[in-house]
Amino acid sequence: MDSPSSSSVIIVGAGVSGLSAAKVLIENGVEDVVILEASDRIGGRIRKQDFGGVSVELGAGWIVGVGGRELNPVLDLALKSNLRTIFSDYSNARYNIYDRSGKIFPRGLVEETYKKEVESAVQKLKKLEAGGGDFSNVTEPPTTQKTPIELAIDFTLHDFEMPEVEPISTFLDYGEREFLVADERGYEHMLYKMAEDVLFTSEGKLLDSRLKFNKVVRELQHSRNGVTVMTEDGCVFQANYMILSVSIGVLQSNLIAFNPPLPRWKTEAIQKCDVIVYTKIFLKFPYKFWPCGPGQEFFLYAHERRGYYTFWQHMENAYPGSNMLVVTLTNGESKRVEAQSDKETLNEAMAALKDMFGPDIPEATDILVPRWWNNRFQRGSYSNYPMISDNQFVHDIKNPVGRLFFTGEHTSEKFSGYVHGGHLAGIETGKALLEEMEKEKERTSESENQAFLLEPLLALTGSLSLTQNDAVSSLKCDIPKRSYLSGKVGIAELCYD
Ligand SMILES: Cc1cc2nc3c(=O)[nH]c(=O)nc-3n(C[C@H](O)[C@H](O)[C@H](O)COP(=O)(O)OP(=O)(O)OC[C@H]3O[C@@H](n4cnc5c(N)ncnc54)[C@H](O)[C@@H]3O)c2cc1C
Repeated sequence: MDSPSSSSVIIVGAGVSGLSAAKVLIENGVEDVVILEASDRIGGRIRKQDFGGVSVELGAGWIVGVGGRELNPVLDLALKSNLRTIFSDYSNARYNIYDRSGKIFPRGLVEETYKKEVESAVQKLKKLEAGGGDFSNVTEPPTTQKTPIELAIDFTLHDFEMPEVEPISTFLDYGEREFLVADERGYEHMLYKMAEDVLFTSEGKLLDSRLKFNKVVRELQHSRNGVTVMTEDGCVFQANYMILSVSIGVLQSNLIAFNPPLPRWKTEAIQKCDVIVYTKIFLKFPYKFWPCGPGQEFFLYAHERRGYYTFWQHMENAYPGSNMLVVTLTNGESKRVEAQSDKETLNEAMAALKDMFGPDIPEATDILVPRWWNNRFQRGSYSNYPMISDNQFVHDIKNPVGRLFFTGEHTSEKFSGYVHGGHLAGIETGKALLEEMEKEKERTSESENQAFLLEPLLALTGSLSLTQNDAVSSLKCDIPKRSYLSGKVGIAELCYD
């Protein structure tokens, strides 16, 4: 059995939002924080893996929103941690659309189709707004009636680009450019550097005992007095407050049982939020056979099935000589390839490449297929707010339930879906909790003062064999039975092996 630790706040999840919340708390004097992370690493959906001789980003790859009127806080962190990034421009992708016989579509046709698709998206949004978000009045040609080039552009506009709902707050606030992270230490290096400010590190490793890995939270009891958490390995943690930073996909799954169950307003908001699955498949080749000139980093494959190996990127700009391609799949296609063997996926991807570049291209020597949907600690890649989200939905998704505070990219009103959304949400939640703790402190000291004033009365009632609580409740004063804040009663941790 571990010795009990004394803490005020449990943070579930050590992704960007959980770590950002921890930083705010610790920097403001709440040092007795415990971070429970289900996996054996920090970063969550910011995750690198060594593959084909370089470091590839399975999750977030871009710093989105650069060059605008405000500095993107994630770019700020990246600069401070010396992260290597390169400017990446996928707006050219539409001029490199291949048909199934390897021909590139002419510019004129591309421009015309692009304009049509953008107009149709705008019309759809307007109709939705007019109908209060009701999809039933919005008629659109089914994707089966679209041509392969229309499908490729439609995919790029809707699936590849934006998790945010219009208007794109990221672009308005931080700018329209995007930087690709191309650093052997991974995007996650930025998080290590950020965590280092408040957590103990040694030789580049986070060794702080407040950060606990392989702690899968399975049950969560909460009341007006505090929270108790049970983890899969039989540990029990208690605290005054909790910040839950798990993804929207995890909240929609049954990984964590809430006792008592979450109120209806909260569960309805959670279920209303869409989860996007976004998969980057990496392919390693013995040599490159694709064009690598200016404006050719991205190319599209126009197939009659929407989203079928549509969006491709070569890695020569990020890692020259890596001989690597990345193809992005989403939603239904992502789930489909997650369910099949990597060999089958490799065959499909090779067939698409042979359509574009001919039968003589070399076979890929390796493939990497991340499985975000089947990862029970993620259940998807990022949130996608309903097309028309009212203020109520936005508040419900992030508002606390008693002592349970919610954070994560999905709680960011303006930047949901992004790393900067997660980072800013963590900061906001940390600050909201600090405020609540301050209020509770005031309430507690007021109650203590009242109790002090009542002492002479208690002495009297003592002779009548009444308890303090009886005496107080008979006077209709609300004195908490147990104060978690005063005297750092905090977390107790018990593990049963
Ligand atoms: C493939 C992909 C591509 C992306 N591309 C970009 C991009 O280019 N640019 C961009 O800005 N954003 C991108 N994103 C989104 C970005 O990665 C996320 O918005 C952000 O990292 C989310 O951070 P978070 O802290 O909210 O959640 P997470 O990173 O998911 O952190 C939550 C943590 O909770 C842990 N956890 C889950 N369940 C439990 C449990 N029961 N007990 C204990 N711990 C638990 C998880 O292991 C995880 O570490 C991408 C995401 C994916 C998956």
